[in-house]
Amino acid sequence: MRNKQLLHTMFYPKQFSKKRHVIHTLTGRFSKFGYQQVETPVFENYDLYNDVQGTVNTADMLKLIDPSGKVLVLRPDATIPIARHYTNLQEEVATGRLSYVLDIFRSTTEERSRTQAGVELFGERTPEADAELIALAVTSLKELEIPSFKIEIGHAAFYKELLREADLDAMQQKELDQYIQSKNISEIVPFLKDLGLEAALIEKLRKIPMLYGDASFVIDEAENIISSDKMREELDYVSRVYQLLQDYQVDSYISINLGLINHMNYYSGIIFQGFAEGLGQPIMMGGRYDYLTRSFHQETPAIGFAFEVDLLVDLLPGIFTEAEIIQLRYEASERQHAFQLAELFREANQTVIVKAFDKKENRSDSPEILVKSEEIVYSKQKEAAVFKTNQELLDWYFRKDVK
Ligand SMILES: N[C@@H](Cc1c[nH]c[nH+]1)C(=O)O
Repeated sequence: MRNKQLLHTMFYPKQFSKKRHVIHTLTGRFSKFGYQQVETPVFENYDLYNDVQGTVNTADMLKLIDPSGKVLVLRPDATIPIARHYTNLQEEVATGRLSYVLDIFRSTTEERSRTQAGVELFGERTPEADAELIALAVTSLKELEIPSFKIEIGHAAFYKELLREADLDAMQQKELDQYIQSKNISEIVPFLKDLGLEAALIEKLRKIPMLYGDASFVIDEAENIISSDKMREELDYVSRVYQLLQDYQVDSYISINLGLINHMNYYSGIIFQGFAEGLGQPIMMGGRYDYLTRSFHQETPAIGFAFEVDLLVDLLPGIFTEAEIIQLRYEASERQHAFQLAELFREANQTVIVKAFDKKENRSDSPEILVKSEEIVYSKQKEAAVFKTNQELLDWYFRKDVK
């Protein structure tokens, strides 16, 4: 319910200053891990998304037509255009690490646009790369002081591998995904029985939603349903990533969820999502997508994630204390003097609003400076001080450490 108001609340300066803080903290952290920020166009050719396998549902994209009749879409995803640009510009990005803060447009969300802050790492297919990203996500949320959060790690191919044995059509698979995602165990068995699947396979699929929780428990339990070398490899991979996360000392934030499903089907390996207490939808989602760049005639392994910035803003505790605003007023003859004094304060990183003097009393909590021809008067609530020169006032103001 509160998410409905997001777009409107961002209109309030106090709320927006939280958003700026979230973006500043995230971009700072991304850059400390070596990720370089980029931007992609808001308008993309519809074909880019239509041709790429495993993307946002085309029905969910916001489309428009340019004067030449070409169909464009408002950027419905950041990973796809960044992957495409990366394939052309690799030499420019020796580290393979890119980050972004971009608005994403999809008709599935109430407000139609939301801000994502994310990273993409190209060119590495190792558990170390996966753990680096997950550790980056955890430390970002810690730095933001998001009160209570968890990262769930799954594998896009583990359950899909079992599904291959079931040979379901797209509709059936979608229905099963929903049961698994909502952990609706009571529906799964009758549904699979109706489809005529073998009892042993039903038994394995039924267990998928329960493969959730503490890493050692889930990995032990998952051993029982492994039915191919591929599943074994995938489970070992998850376990290896988890061990690395222990060395990053972020494992207390991690749960394993082998029933985790992401509807963005470009994922090919580890997938993960972040959840905050009391919020049903993920605040972060990501995963490994080693084959997406095939659509751009290359094969570069890659992994990335994106935070939902507006949700994070909503989760931040308290209201931010804004920088104090100095109200600087002047008598008519002192206009030039006042503009000059305001600039001196601004050069010292203070916020100043300048206005001609009027007789109204200063009722706000913010300080007021009145520039008169013979003196400069500083006042704040009950406090007042008088100065002869700009320098005297500045020396006093900064020594006083008004902040
Ligand atoms: N683009 C994905 C998140 C992601 C970034 N990188 C990899 N995955 C999303 O919007 O859900």
